Amino acid sequence: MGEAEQVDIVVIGLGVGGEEAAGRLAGAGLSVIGVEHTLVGGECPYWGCIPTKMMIRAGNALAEARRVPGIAGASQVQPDWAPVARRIREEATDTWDDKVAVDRFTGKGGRFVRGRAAITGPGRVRVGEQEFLARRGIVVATGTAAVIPAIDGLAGTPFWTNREAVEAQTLPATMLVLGGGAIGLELSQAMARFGVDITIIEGGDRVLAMEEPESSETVAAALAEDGITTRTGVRAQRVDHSGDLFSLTLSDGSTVAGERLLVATGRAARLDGLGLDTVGLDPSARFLTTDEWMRAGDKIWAVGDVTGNGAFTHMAMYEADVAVRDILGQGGPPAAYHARPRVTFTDPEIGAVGLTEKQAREAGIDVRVGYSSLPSSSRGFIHGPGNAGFIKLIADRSRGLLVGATSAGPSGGEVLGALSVAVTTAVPIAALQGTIWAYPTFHRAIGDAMRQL
Ligand SMILES: Cc1cc2nc3c(=O)[nH]c(=O)nc-3n(C[C@H](O)[C@H](O)[C@H](O)COP(=O)(O)OP(=O)(O)OC[C@H]3O[C@@H](n4cnc5c(N)ncnc54)[C@H](O)[C@@H]3O)c2cc1C
Ligand SMILES: NC(=O)c1ccc[n+]([C@@H]2O[C@H](COP(=O)([O-])OP(=O)(O)OC[C@H]3O[C@@H](n4cnc5c(N)ncnc54)[C@H](O)[C@@H]3O)[C@@H](O)[C@H]2O)c1
Repeated sequence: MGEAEQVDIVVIGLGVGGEEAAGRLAGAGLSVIGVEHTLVGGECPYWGCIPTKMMIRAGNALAEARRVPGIAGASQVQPDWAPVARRIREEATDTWDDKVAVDRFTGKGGRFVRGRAAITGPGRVRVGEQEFLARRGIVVATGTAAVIPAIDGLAGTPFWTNREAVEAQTLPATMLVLGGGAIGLELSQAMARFGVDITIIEGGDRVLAMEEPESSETVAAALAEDGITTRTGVRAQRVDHSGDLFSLTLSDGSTVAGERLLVATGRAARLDGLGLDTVGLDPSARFLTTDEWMRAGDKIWAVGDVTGNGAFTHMAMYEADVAVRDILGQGGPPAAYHARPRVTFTDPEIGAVGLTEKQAREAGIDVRVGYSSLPSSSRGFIHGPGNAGFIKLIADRSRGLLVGATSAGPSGGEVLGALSVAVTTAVPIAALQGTIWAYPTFHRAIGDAMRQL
């Protein structure tokens, strides 16, 4: 190996967070090496947010068409996965080709290196035979990968993760889904609407367990309406695969079978083989923890899923912005996590920001809860079929502020916008109560819940 080439910054992993950081730093005139071993853009555009939301858009169109009887006449729908698979190939992923994204980065002045990067010492990064010495430092943005649980018989079977599910050109007749979190629920509902007979196996006692119990109940009811069977409180103990069939033996002794098995049991930071020990960081840690400027160590920043602060594209972009401002010495606010927004794109959508009621109580906050049901609001009543949802507000009574909120319903993720601003910027509840909420909108239900605070 020759002498290390000196540059300003090396960014490891060009997913959402790394691409944003590398592009901005290159655009600011620094010499930036961006390293990516798979596709520039990462999980979100190729196997995550964008293609899965295309599936959901298609599934929701079918569901809306099926709601025509009773409110607008008769309807008949004939689901066909081919247009979905085609859109994913032609519009979302360029059939998993990142040329456009690579050009976007190099167009900003960055230098792209395809390969697997490892840190070899302070400021030093190796990619194959090349070694770089980053004067200003290293940004780690290596994201997360699907966790595959150690279930007897699972390894070696042709199970799916989100990647194979997104790449599917045809759908199975039956599918088993391990895990009732965001990935399991979104993919299950979209595919069920195309006629796939789905059984979700969730080890915990409710689906979408990180959100409010009311959110779990609302989603569980919606899944049941789509014909999905949800088994909670049971775990898979054994997987058998023969012919075209997966068979799972569950912890209660029962068995379930399906043509496909989707594993959606969570995600883990990609830290393996990264050489963290060469810079004094713990290679066995679950995530790369940082300070409020995204600094994980001396001249090392970490952004996105790998930090464990919330595996969402908007969090990766947010953290990339904080790190870039720190590296460029531009100042501005450091990272704050009191108002993390998230939306699970089931129908109804479950939007949430900040703390849940349980989290707020555990934090010792003087909690007051406001709740309103969407079907009993004017807009929910008008909407009719598909109007399930609610607004739940978590207030800190002593400070007179909202510390969390959930907005579930049609466009629940959009309604969340107002609540996100309120929690982020600490709008006094008195001011929120004086707000005029347009009639008859879904977001007017916020006003109804607000009156209980
Ligand atoms: C099915 C699914 C649906 C999702 N839907 C949403 C959604 O609707 N909204 C939302 O906000 N979020 C969603 N997410 C989450 C979102 O995709 C992630 O939060 C986001 O991609 C994180 O960006 P990142 O840059 O941290 O990581 P990633 O996108 O994972 O990118 C990390 C990159 O680093 C590369 N890499 C890793 N190690 C190395 C190495 N040693 N050398 C070189 N390259 C390396 C990887 O190949 C990868 O491209 C979804 C995720 C999944 C799986
Ligand atoms: N709309 C969005 O923004 C969106 C969509 C998809 C994914 N994501 C991101 O990706 C992350 C990962 O999603 P995910 O759904 O894989 O993980 P998750 O952590 O949200 O849910 C995993 C679920 O699997 C269950 N589980 C774990 N092991 C199990 C086992 N052996 N048997 C049965 N159940 C088991 C857990 O109890 C949990 O409920 C999300 O937390 C989110 O940050 C976001």
